[in-house]
Amino acid sequence: MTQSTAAHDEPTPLDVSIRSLGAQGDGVASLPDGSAVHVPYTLPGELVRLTQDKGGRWTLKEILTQSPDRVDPPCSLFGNCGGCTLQHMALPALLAWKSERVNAALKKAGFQTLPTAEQHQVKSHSRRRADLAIRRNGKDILLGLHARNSHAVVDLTECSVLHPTVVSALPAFRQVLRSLEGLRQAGDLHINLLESGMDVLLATDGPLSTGDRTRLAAFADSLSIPRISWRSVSSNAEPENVAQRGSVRHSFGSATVAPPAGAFLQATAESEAWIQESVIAALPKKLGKRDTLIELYAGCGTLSFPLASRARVLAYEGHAAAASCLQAATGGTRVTAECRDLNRRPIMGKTLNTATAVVLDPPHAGAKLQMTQIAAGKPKSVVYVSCNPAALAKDATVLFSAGYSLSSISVIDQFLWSAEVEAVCGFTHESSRRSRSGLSRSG
Ligand SMILES: C[S@@+](CC[C@H](N)C(=O)[O-])C[C@H]1O[C@@H](n2cnc3c(N)ncnc32)[C@H](O)[C@@H]1O
Repeated sequence: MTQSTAAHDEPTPLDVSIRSLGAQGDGVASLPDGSAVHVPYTLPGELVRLTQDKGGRWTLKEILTQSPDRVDPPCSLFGNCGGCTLQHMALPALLAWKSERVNAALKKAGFQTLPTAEQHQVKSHSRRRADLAIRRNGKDILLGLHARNSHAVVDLTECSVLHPTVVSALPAFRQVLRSLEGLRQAGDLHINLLESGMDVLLATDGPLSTGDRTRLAAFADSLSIPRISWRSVSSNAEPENVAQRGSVRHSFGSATVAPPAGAFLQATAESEAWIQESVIAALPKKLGKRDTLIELYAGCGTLSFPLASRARVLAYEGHAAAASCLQAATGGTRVTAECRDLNRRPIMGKTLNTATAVVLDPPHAGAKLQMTQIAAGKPKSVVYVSCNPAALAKDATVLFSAGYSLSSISVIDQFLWSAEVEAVCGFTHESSRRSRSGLSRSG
């Protein structure tokens, strides 16, 4: 680290080496006083020059020595749009960094010897789920993602992440949104690209007029959109259908489900398949008719129906509409589904103990209450699907303390060029396996 000289009235720049990437993907360096500084858009190993603004904040002025992992960002909106923070990093290096984050979380939990992780990375232009912000801007509509650390909306005139079907529809969306009386200043647009086509959930800051509903129905016809649903931005009520021109469907394993508006969907078709395969690969190899799998946080059945190819599945989901969707598709399958808020009423240890494996795919915050019950019940096998290394570290700590060993790791980079990472981790409890086989021998 060197302090360089500067012109007379310019702030004195500071040259620092980037030592790592932080959890948000920003470069991290040490300041002379030992404190850490986060420098967006830099990479480990780079020597960078910082200047201090009037508020005393260090910002990047110049990259003096570039990392060999630095590449030209593919999107012209990079740096403005808050969606991608790591387009300046080569994809193999990005995947290696994400794998290292998962490994670090598991080590923090106590597991020191880690199995080699399987690694997967989605392709660009493959994301089938979009959460976009809408703003009126004079006569124009801005439709896109928020700028970094800002409420300003960056108009998504191109995107290297989203599926082309979604990107190519955005100009038409802007046009219809411009015409809506119910859109005063701001709203949100959620698009799930399902097998039946784009499933659209619109939220606006005003009520839709009769004319709005007619315009949205005509828009759905013109783009062959099976369903457009609507809700107010300020309400938690279930969305209402404003245009339905066909059935909404999507298949998971051998089942076809009708997802509710705004349903959770894994980010890409490819990553969904890798998650399903990794979960199934992490199950005990031999499963028979008597084996039961308990699945927690099941959503609309992304994992439930593929899991049913191996054993009977008891699936629990807290969102009423998702649970109904799952229940409606269970006929003729080995899945039984129940709507249950697992934060208020976790599945208890003695029930979990009856399962050969517990599969859980909790939301971003993790599964604190459920983990306590898993540790109490000690099912032989636990398969944990994580979208947040910090929550994984906390939840896996409970498994480590309960005597589980770590048998498999799959890292899935399904949110390309962001700091997000998905992982499937298999855990096994040897002593519960021994006690069960002892029981069956004596019985
Ligand atoms: C990461 S998603 C996984 C869904 C599903 N496994 C999939 O792959 O599509 C997490 C799921 O947990 C559900 N969930 C969130 N909080 C919950 C709670 N307190 N009780 C039960 N389910 C909850 C959400 O509705 C969502 O379906």
